[in-house]
Parts: sequence; C-alpha cells; structure tokens
Amino acid sequence: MTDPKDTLASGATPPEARHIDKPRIEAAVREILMAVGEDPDRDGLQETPARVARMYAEMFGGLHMDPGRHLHKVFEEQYDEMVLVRDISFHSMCEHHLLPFIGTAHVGYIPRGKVTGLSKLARVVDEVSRRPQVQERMTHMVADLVESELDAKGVIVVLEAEHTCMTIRGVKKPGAITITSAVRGLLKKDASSRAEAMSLINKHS
Ligand SMILES: Nc1nc2c(ncn2[C@@H]2O[C@H](COP(=O)(O)OP(=O)(O)OP(=O)(O)O)[C@@H](O)[C@H]2O)c(=O)[nH]1
Ligand SMILES: [Zn+2]
Repeated sequence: MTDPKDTLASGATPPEARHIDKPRIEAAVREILMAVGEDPDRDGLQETPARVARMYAEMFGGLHMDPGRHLHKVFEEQYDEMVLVRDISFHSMCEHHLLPFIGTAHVGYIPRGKVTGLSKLARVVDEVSRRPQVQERMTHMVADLVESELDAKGVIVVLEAEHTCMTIRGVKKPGAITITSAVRGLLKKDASSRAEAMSLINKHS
C-alpha cells in the first residue's frame, strides 16, 4: 500500500518514491537497530525504519533523475559576459560514511547565444547533490552539465562544504572547509577571465 506521506498534494507519487526500494531500506534499518543493541519494537523506534526509508528516498532521489533537464529551457540572449550565481546552499551525503556534507556552491558560465533561468543552476546543484556523493565528483558533474547542456563558452563551479564525517566523528575537526573547483572552456584557458570569476566568487559584501 502507498504510504500517504509519499503522495504529492496533486495525488501523484513523487518520482523518487517509484524507484527507491523503501521496504528494503526499512528492513535494513531494523537490522542496524538490532545490531547496535536496540529494540526496534520499542515505542520510540517503531516508526523509525519507515521514516529513514522516506528520508533516503528524499536524499537519494536524484539518482533517478536527469539533472540536465533543468537546462533544456533556454532564452536566446546576446550576452557573452559571465553569469554567476553565488552562494547556492546545498547539502549532500558523503558516499564513504553516508553522513551529510553541507555548504555553498557558486556556478558561473559564459553563454554562447543562450542563457538559462538563474534558478535552474540551483536546481542542477540540488539534484546532483541528492545521491551518495564525493565533493569532487559533484563539482565536475555540475560543470559538465552546464557546459554540455548550454554549450557554454566557459564554466566555473566552486563548492565549499563542511563534511560532518570530519566534524562529528573520526578526525573531529569542526570548521574545516573543503573547497573544490572545476573550470571548463574559456575559463580554463584564460587566466584573467578565471581570476575575474574567482574575485566575484570571493567578493563578500
Ligand atoms: N576526497 C574526498 N574524501 C571524502 C569526501 N567525503 C569524505 N571523504 C573522506 O573519505 C575518507 C574515507 O577514508 P577511510 O580511511 O576509508 O575511512 P575512515 O577510516 O572512516 O577514515 P577517517 O574519516 O579518517 O576516520 C576520509 O578521509 C573522509 O574524510 C569527499 O567528498 N571527497
Ligand atoms: Zn564521509
């Protein structure tokens, strides 16, 4: 039976819920609870496996989506300077520990006769983040999508994030920030354009 919480206001099932095997996640979470010495049938934990399954469907749902589709709608525009959306907040899950890494993305590109809606760059970041990830791959994926879907002359993507697997466990270094970048096309070839992009990214008002 479909869980009512998996149904959109429109009555439709969200796309990720169709692809993610939630009963299997529930069984696995129950196993984990027993493995750590908990009683999965005690009051507070009874609904936990189903909750965690819904959470993973939300956080990993991007695996079953094509983030490039957000860039299919474009506007013809003779603007050939850089367009940069800075400080796009994101959160993803590190694939090594399945713990969140949380930060901001900066996405810039130099158009070639067509531009995309600004929100679409943030939608791409969101969807690419909704899967088990490493920050480097996420950075490359966003850059590759913007370059190929928009046929952009140049692309720059910078991600800054705090990895909770480094802050709440293991080496325990709260405040350590990982910065990754990917540059494509003109921004890779031309140091002065790249420097301009970096100065815009680093400009804090
Ligand atoms: N390159 C990269 N490493 C990551 C990312 N997220 C987490 N990691 C690292 O993945 C590594 C996994 O290392 P392992 O030695 O296999 O695992 P571990 O014993 O849990 O390592 P510690 O975190 O050092 O305790 C750790 O160094 C993490 O900091 C990421 O996005 N990119
Ligand atoms: Zn990790």
